[in-house]
Amino acid sequence: MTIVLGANQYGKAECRLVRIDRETPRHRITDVSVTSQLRGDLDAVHIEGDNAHVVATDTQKNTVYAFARDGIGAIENFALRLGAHFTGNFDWITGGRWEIEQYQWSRIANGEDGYDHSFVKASDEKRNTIVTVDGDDISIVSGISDLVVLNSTASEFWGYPKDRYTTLKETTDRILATSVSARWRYLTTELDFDKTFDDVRSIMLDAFVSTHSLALQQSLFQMGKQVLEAHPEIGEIKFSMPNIHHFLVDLEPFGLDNPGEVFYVADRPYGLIEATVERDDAPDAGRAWDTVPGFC
Ligand SMILES: O=c1[nH]c(=O)c2[nH]c(=O)[nH]c2[nH]1
Repeated sequence: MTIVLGANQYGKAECRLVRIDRETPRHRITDVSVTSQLRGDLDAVHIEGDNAHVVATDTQKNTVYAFARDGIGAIENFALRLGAHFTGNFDWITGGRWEIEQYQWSRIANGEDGYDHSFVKASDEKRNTIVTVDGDDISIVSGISDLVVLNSTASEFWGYPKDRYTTLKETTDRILATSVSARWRYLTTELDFDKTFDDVRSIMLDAFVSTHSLALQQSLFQMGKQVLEAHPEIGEIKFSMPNIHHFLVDLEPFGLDNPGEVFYVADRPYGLIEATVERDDAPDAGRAWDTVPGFC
């Protein structure tokens, strides 16, 4: 029996970086966390401690900051630039993984347009991407997380099997709330990623609003279906959506009715609904999803 080295990658995780575009007095802010990881002929360092092929994680971090000097643009394009740089400049680096999470800022309100150089953290919502390079193969999986939405009606849940452990009452009017995490795989590297992201987000929101929901699963599927129908450049989309339960408070002990007005929000446990919505003729995903945690 011989012990051999298996899959490996290494790099600098979570290089937090804020860039201000200040060509005009109306500044723009880009706030990201970038993780760079390289793959290739790296046996010698693992087996013998020979660092000849090790592009230091410190160098990777510096490259991220230096590249930001030329602008960031869409996070997908920034990740693609980093990938091309490392695989193009070091023969033995044959691939890697570049993950970027972007935090949202909006302008502090001032009339219609907001202030030029003053910002407020918009929400916990994040945009993200993972670009994976393997030789000539490039995959881009982008997404959104912590998009918290709520319908205060137009949601029902009934018709489920009952057994001796079932206590849940059927309902034809409940609150439906969730925190959407979604990731989708692009079938091309040539795209206006900012515009596409905005559109995917808005389609998901529209579908959540317009689906009279008999189950969170049904809302999820509609969100994915409508994204894929509008965007042929997306192969599949995966969702992870907790059901943020809102339970009606029993006000009877106080001699009060509660016609769907006062709720307590349960922290945990929570239902967790996950699914992939895909087109049946999408090109094979290969290893695109291998290092995307938290989705089925
Ligand atoms: O939308 C829902 N889907 C379920 O699978 C489920 N299960 C449950 O108890 N409540 C709900 N709600």
